[in-house]
Amino acid sequence: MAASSEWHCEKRPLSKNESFARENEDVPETGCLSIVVLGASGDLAKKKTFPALYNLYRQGFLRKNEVHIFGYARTNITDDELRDRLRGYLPQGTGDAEYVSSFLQLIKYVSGSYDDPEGFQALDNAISEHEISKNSTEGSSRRLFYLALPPSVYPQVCKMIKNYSMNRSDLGGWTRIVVEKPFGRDLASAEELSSQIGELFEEPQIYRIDHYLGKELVQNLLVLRFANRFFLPLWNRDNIANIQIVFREDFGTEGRGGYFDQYGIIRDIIQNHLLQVLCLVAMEKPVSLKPEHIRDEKVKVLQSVVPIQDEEVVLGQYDGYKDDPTVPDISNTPTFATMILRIHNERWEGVPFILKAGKALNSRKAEIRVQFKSVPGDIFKCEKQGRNEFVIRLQPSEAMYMKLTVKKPGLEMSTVQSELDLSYRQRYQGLVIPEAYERLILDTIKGDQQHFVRRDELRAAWEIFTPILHRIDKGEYKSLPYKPGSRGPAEADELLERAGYVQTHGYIWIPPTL
Ligand SMILES: NC(=O)C1=CN([C@@H]2O[C@H](COP(=O)(O)OP(=O)(O)OC[C@H]3O[C@@H](n4cnc5c(N)ncnc54)[C@H](OP(=O)(O)O)[C@@H]3O)[C@@H](O)[C@H]2O)C=CC1
Ligand SMILES: O=C1O[C@H](COP(=O)(O)O)[C@@H](O)[C@H](O)[C@H]1O
Repeated sequence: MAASSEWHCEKRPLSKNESFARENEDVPETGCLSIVVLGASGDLAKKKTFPALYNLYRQGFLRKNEVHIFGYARTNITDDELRDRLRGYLPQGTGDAEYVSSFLQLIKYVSGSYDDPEGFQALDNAISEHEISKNSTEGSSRRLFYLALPPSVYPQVCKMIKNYSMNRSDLGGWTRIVVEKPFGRDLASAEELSSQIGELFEEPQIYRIDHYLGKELVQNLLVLRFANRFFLPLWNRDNIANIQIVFREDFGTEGRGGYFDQYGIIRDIIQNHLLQVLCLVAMEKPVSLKPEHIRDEKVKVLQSVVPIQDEEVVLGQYDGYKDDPTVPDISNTPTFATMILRIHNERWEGVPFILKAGKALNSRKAEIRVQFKSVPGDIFKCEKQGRNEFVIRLQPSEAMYMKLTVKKPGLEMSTVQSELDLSYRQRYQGLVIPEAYERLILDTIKGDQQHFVRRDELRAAWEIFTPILHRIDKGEYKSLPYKPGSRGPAEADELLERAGYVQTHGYIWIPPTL
């Protein structure tokens, strides 16, 4: 084979024909763009929102002559103090310094409370000033409000935006709001929140963000499934034995114990991130790539999930979780859960979808593991070696690999487990994979809701988990203790086995190094 550079991804912009973007994406909007980060003093804002905005700026998606960024929060700080706080979270690489400085100059800070008209009027004045300074005509002003805030203040903030800070143009500009998870604690609270916000904004203005939908390999799922003939005939109950969707973190709640204890791992990870991934793995082919067609199919999958069975749930809490002073001593909040979802439809009847999420485990990893059924008529007597698996590694080190049985190289006729491996870092050398938030914020600017959660989707998601969450809240389920740095409670592995997962012994996929 020729030099490995032949395999490198050629870096060049996509032409219009190569991009399968939807029709309206071809006409980029222009005009004044004001991005307002509410809760600008907070954790998410500094770690994710502003760095994502910086990356978009650095790549030319936010243009200096059009965009202005506003931070809003109660904390009394100046523009420069906010800029100084953010600087440390922005890239420090070669060539970044100049961009970082000019990016920070685009940021203005407005201080005010979340229920006070005065603050939002001041914000409106600041935005209008910017719009005038950019000579924006009335019809070309775009206002994006990113709520990096606790959900408890969403209704009042939305009311303030609606009353005092909206784009007042009826000639074409827009106002959009981005809301973070957790969107509610259960079905009733989520519905109430949806109604409150729904009275103020139309659904096309509301972007319920789930950052897992912005991850590269999550975005690849529909392409993989529906653009490859390989998978079409195999992706069903006839061939697939079980599917795992796994999230592991090798650290605990780390200073977020107060927040986490009110929610727990099911509300924090499973009800949103893992369930969104499940939708993309299990849904039928949409009529087209239009956001509503895709979201229609996701809703159908969610509505086909049957009630979760008691014996198909294992909860855990890591030892030491309650040492956090913000966590009550009697907390039973799960920091780990394995639960099986079953989809009652023609494609998936009988196939367990095993959702597993845990904090303070032995590794940091998120993956989808599709295990195929054993081959009937095992003439090679290789069944015990393991089953075919197709694994999609979402993070770290994005990859997908197909675990398969091959002849062991050599004179002997025996079999061995191996893999077909597409490791992104190796295959697409030098290509920087965008951060999930970067991609999703860009979508909000373009007005593309494909990767955002629609109201009926959210309702269907809460319908699945609310009964069990209420029972956990009442203490009817016990969280089993597990050691930090372990695989979680042993009972979770037993459940996996009962669900029909066959572990391959003696085989470990090792990500290739360059
Ligand atoms: N942090 C993360 O990694 C992630 C966070 N999220 C979600 O993003 C949102 C923001 O998260 P995060 O930044 O961590 O939250 P923070 O606790 O850091 O809160 C953000 C800001 O909101 C204000 N605030 C905090 N508590 C209250 C309150 N009770 N009433 C009014 N204002 C308050 C504070 O600003 P000030 O006092 O200056 O007004 C604070 O700086 C949440 O919905 C969270 O669930 C989602 C995914 C990951
Ligand atoms: O939403 C959340 O996600 C993070 C994990 O995000 P990742 O992109 O690093 O996988 C998690 O730590 C946090 O508890 C949760 O609120």
